[in-house]
Amino acid sequence: MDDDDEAGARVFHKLQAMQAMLFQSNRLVGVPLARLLHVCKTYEAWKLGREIDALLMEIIDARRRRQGRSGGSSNNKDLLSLLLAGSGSESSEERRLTTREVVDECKTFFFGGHETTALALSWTLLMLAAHPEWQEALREEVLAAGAGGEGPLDAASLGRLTKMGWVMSEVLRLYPPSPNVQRQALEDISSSSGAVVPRGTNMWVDVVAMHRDPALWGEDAHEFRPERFARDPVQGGCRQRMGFLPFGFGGRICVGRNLTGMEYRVVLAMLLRRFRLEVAPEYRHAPRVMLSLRPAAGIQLRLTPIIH
Ligand code: HEM
Repeated sequence: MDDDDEAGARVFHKLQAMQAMLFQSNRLVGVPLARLLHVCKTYEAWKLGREIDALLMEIIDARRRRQGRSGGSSNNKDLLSLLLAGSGSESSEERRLTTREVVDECKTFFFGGHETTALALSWTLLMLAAHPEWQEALREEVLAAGAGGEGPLDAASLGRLTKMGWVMSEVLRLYPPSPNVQRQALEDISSSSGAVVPRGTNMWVDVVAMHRDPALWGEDAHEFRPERFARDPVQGGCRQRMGFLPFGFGGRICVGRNLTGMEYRVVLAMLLRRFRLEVAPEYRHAPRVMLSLRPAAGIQLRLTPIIH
């Protein structure tokens, strides 16, 4: 683990604490005087926010120093290096990211990119343990795609994991890690039914309810049936064009969705070629919305190594 990784681990830890705190107060977003009702929580969140900023500044400064020492010719091609390449002199004519903006971008990526993929994989392991026929189908696909050996997985073998893509979409339908999408009305909006949403209104799209609505998906809406995405890979057969929104929509749609598809395939292929999964008897199903959609009682599985 290098210094960046250690500081990164501390950022994750603090962001998790921040998430728990935000969860407690998020129902009051937009409620007048709610801030005054939660003075202590607001102060704690502010303090935590400052600590997270300081840790990120540490990572950014260390990287800048390293890049300075190597005369800017660093081999590091990660996201932070790319962001830093687009930042720096704030007086330059070209629009560049300020340090403050780099810190904010880092927070968005830490927050948006970590737990979501981890949750998608966790819920998938549960679904595959509970549906051995799909577990076996994916294992066969992994082996047939040439992703079954011990060597690294390449883009070509990942591209052949079609059924795994259906399973991912079906898991994101039933257990969307981001259970709601928010928007704010920038102006009064009149709907075709005559209802008016006043300017400034905060709107929450309940993605979980929508993804499980029998009127949109049919009577089997609550069942795990990845084959619906075999017939319709984009919408899974949903009757409403905007009914499947695991990554949000429009101009703010998730920028990490392709990366997630790759991470998901790599991790799942590696696990499936090494282990058989079963649900442990002590497992208790307790999905709970805590900003993200999490298994409140954890996911207990039994893993049996596969001897090749
Ligand atoms: C299963 C995995 C993921 C899910 C379910 C997910 C879901 C979402 C959702 C619902 C949004 C809000 C979209 C909207 O408001 O319309 C979002 C935004 C975002 N996501 Fe993801 N995400 C995932 C993975 C990732 C990854 C891996 C990254 C980056 C490494 C990432 C980075 C972002 C960023 C930066 C935004 C903000 C985009 C913007 O406001 O323009 N996400 N994501």
